[in-house]
Amino acid sequence: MIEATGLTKHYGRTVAVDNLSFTVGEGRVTGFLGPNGAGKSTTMRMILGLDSPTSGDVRIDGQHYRDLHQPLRTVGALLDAKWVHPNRSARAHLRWLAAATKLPRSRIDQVLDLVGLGAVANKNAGGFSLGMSQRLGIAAALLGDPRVLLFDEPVNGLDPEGILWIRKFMHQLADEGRTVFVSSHLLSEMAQTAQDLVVIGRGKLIYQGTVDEFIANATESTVLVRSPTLEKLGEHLLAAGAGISDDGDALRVSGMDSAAIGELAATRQIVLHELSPQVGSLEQAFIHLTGDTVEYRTEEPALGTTEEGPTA
Ligand SMILES: Nc1ncnc2c1ncn2[C@@H]1O[C@H](COP(=O)(O)OP(=O)(O)OP(=O)(O)O)[C@@H](O)[C@H]1O
Repeated sequence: MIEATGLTKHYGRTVAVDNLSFTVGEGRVTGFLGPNGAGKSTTMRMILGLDSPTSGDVRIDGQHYRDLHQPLRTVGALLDAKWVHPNRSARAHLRWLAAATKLPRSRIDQVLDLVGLGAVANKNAGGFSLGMSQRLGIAAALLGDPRVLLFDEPVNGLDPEGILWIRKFMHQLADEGRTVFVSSHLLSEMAQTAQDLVVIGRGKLIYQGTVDEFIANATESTVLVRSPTLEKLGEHLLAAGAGISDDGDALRVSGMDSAAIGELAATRQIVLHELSPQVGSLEQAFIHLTGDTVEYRTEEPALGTTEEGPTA
């Protein structure tokens, strides 16, 4: 379990993380979502003791990272997949890491097999594709068989096969009862990978809860209906108190679920060609909730001005 309480980080005048409190539970994949610059990496670095908070606190299984006796046995992390000596083989990289962190060598072949790198264990990691490097990074994170795992943007730049593999692997880790915390700005990916979400914008917490609730709260659920007698159906729906809007050759209905619409159509003997609930996407939900917190727009100063004022 990861618990952040009032976590705050200032870099000079930049408030990277702003009074952030959240909990990441065991046995679930929790997505850490926010636009570029929202403060995800800074938060992850503070969890791992690589950066110290300006104020507030973050604990892993009740302890600060710095107080963990053998940190890699408690928490594993993939922050930068390319952090490997290019002339070292995958096995040699893990051997070096195991020796440096006093973890048993016997675990090396186990983790290489777990991530599917057994066959290329003696090849130089410098020649690895991004997908293979990610796998090696995950193998390193798993070396200490930790209960808590952190992944920073693990699917960035991966092909669909690599993305699918990471997604399944994370589910497997969570099913084993581990805490899996994974950051991403890829909203559609998180919708398929995570069960829970911690959503931040400009360093502040925007949402913590399930993916399903996030979408349901932030977007209006509608039902798309097609019928050869659309006008007649529309009149009955309005009379029954539903909201309708024209969607080309279909109607978008709000305020009534698909069961009620189907029943209404049946009692009026109206033929339906389509009746499909439209669940809002994470993208819609995110934009709706973070509309004014998005920081990734380029903000260029007006010509001839600086922060201090007009230039000479
Ligand atoms: N070492 C640093 N010194 C100064 N400012 C920093 C430093 N690290 C991060 N920041 C600033 O803190 C804010 C949050 O950055 P951070 O990298 O944590 O965001 P992020 O959500 O991980 O973004 P991305 O998805 O782009 O990696 C940004 O405004 C960034 O410029």
